[in-house]
Amino acid sequence: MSVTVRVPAKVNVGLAVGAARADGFHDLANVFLAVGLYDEVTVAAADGLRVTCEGPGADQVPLDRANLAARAVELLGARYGIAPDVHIHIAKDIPVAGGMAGGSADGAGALVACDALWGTKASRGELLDICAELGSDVPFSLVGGAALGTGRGEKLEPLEVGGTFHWVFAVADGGLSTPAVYREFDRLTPVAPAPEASPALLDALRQGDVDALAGAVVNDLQPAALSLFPSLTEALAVGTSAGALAALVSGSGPTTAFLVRDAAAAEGVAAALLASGTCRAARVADSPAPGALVR
Ligand SMILES: C[C@@](CO)(OP(=O)(O)O)[C@H](O)COP(=O)(O)OP(=O)(O)OC[C@H]1O[C@@H](n2ccc(N)nc2=O)[C@H](O)[C@@H]1O
Ligand SMILES: Nc1ncnc2c1ncn2[C@@H]1O[C@H](COP(=O)(O)OP(=O)(O)O)[C@@H](O)[C@H]1O
Repeated sequence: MSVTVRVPAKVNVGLAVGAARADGFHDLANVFLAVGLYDEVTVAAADGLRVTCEGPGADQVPLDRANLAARAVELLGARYGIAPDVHIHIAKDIPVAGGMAGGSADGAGALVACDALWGTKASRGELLDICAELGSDVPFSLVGGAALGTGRGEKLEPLEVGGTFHWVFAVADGGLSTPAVYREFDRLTPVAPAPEASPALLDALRQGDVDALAGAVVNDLQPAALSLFPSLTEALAVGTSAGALAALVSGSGPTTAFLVRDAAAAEGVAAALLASGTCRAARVADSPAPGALVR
């Protein structure tokens, strides 16, 4: 018997970053939006814990206990006294190390998949606790939709979204390390005010108003990502010239995200980005998308 779970990527439509805390993390007001690019995580009983991965960037995904999916299975097993003898297979479609929370998606997916495989029936609260232990973004991968993440991003409050938003994602050649981008943020921002989600942004999401959302998106990590990966500036300019309503770095990058009016506009922006040679791939996706779901 095997269980497969599909889990979405995310874009941060509002990422307000405060000063570094004593534990090294930063307090955030992180407005997450799940987008329809998915990894699929399949688990099946095996002789020991094993991870395999296929798809774009699979060669950069760790197959040992550093993989967030393997760690998720170990944490659930430890809680219920079950040996984590499971083969985890990840079919990757979320860009690796791209600021779209692919590793977090696989952690949340493996957790939901093993809960179903083992019949542990963990409560939503228990699953969210394990997710928070795995990483700041993992709880959001579980719930999907849209949410405001506070604390280090793990404390979630669901947000209402009044329509469908269309996106293009330009996948850069290479990755960025999340800790390195936060370090660069600290260097560039000697005094960071307490982070707050903008009321205009939350209202734009609630109304499903793409023009208002385009005017309200904000990513405090963008200057740091551009400082470490300057060529992203060109991709942002190409997408804007091709008609994107807003262009921003996705989370810690280096994927860039382009908000567009509709599916036809998405095709035009994607074609312009590809033709410009400023990205390795251009992906079109809608939001919001559901969280981790057994297929
Ligand atoms: C920046 C964001 C935006 O959603 O995601 P990505 O764009 O990388 O996907 C997140 O804050 C990334 O969350 P996640 O990737 O889960 O981070 P974690 O594993 O918890 O932490 C990795 C490292 O990032 C830094 N970190 C993370 C979260 C946070 N609130 N403050 C931090 O300073 C710390 O250096 C930490 O050691
Ligand atoms: N299942 C996984 N998929 C991708 N990367 C993973 C996974 N588990 C651990 N990692 C590690 O996490 C790093 C960040 O990857 P990822 O989550 O894709 O990007 P980001 O944090 O930028 O959203 C990778 O470079 C890799 O070393």
